Amino acid sequence: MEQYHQLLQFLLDDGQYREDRTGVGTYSHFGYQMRFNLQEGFPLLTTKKVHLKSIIHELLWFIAGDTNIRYLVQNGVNIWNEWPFQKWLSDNELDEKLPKYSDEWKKAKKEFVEKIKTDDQFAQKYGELGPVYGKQWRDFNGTDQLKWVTEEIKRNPNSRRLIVSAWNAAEIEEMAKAGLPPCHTMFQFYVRNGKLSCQLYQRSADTFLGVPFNIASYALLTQMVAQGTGLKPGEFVHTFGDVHLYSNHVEQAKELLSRDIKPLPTMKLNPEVKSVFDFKFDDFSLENYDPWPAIKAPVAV
Ligand SMILES: Nc1nc(=O)c2c([nH]1)NC[C@@H]1CN(c3ccc(C(=O)N[C@@H](CCC(=O)O)C(=O)O)cc3)CN21
Ligand SMILES: O=c1ccn([C@H]2C[C@H](O)[C@@H](COP(=O)(O)O)O2)c(=O)[nH]1
Repeated sequence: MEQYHQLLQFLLDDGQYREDRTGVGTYSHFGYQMRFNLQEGFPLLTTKKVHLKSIIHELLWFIAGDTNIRYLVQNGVNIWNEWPFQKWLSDNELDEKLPKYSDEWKKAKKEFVEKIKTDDQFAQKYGELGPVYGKQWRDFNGTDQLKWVTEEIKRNPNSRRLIVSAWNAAEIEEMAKAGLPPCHTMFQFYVRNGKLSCQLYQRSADTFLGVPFNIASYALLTQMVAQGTGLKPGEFVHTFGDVHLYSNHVEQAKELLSRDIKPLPTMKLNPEVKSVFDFKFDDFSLENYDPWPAIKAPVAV
């Protein structure tokens, strides 16, 4: 994961200070690329513990075409809660009474999440993120892109058109209402010598919190699609638009960089599964992951 350390160091050294939508402020750069050879191990950061369970559940949730946070919170995944919660606050005119990140805000968020978990109707009404990733991957104006691409990889492996796009321009405004317009905007597959590579274009990247998740998630997706198409995983290429370090993550980034990198773990998939659509949580097992402890950092909403 030297590549990730180089990116963090680069943003600390050369990132330009820039105001942003969240009001937190970032050190940012436009245009950057990293490559990971998936034959060398599973690219999960070792210099802080990354919550792989969240990554697996989130990916299964995208693949299922789900866009409601209920499945996630029921499985202990809390990374998407802030956005529907914030929308619920503003729908109920509570957003001024409960300032973001205050103790009362945190308490109300906990209660909100509990209600999503236990109250079906409430979850249907307030747990919905809008037409985000899952919707676009499986039903982009009626097209099941993920199904198409997995079939096309087998039919026509030399194709240069093996693309899935989450950026549905006509629905961006609707996505912005409760969730966020997609950050991992589109990805492309490439087949050579029996190996499947994947490149992601990420328009906006929270380097400390989001990027370790995004790398692992697309590495895993590549492994799953490879298994489903009878190929071996090749490379994951991660291309960025606005790649940034939030100003309140600088100390955490320095702490992470002071740690020695350890050998990469291995991700084993249940070999019985023959389609990307059939994986269950128990089909994944991570071996030899021995990370440094987690480092807490606030998520900018
Ligand atoms: N500002 C921001 N950064 C992001 O990375 C991000 C968003 N917003 N909005 C949408 C999704 C949600 N994602 C998130 C959100 C939170 C964490 C996070 O808090 N991670 C912690 C703990 C995770 C856990 O234990 O479940 C971490 O230490 O990695 C990570 C990714 C990625 N995306
Ligand atoms: O998978 C994800 C999702 C989101 N992010 C980060 C990138 C930005 O910091 C925010 C989104 O804010 P915008 O103003 O819409 O760009 O979330 C990420 O890194 N990875």
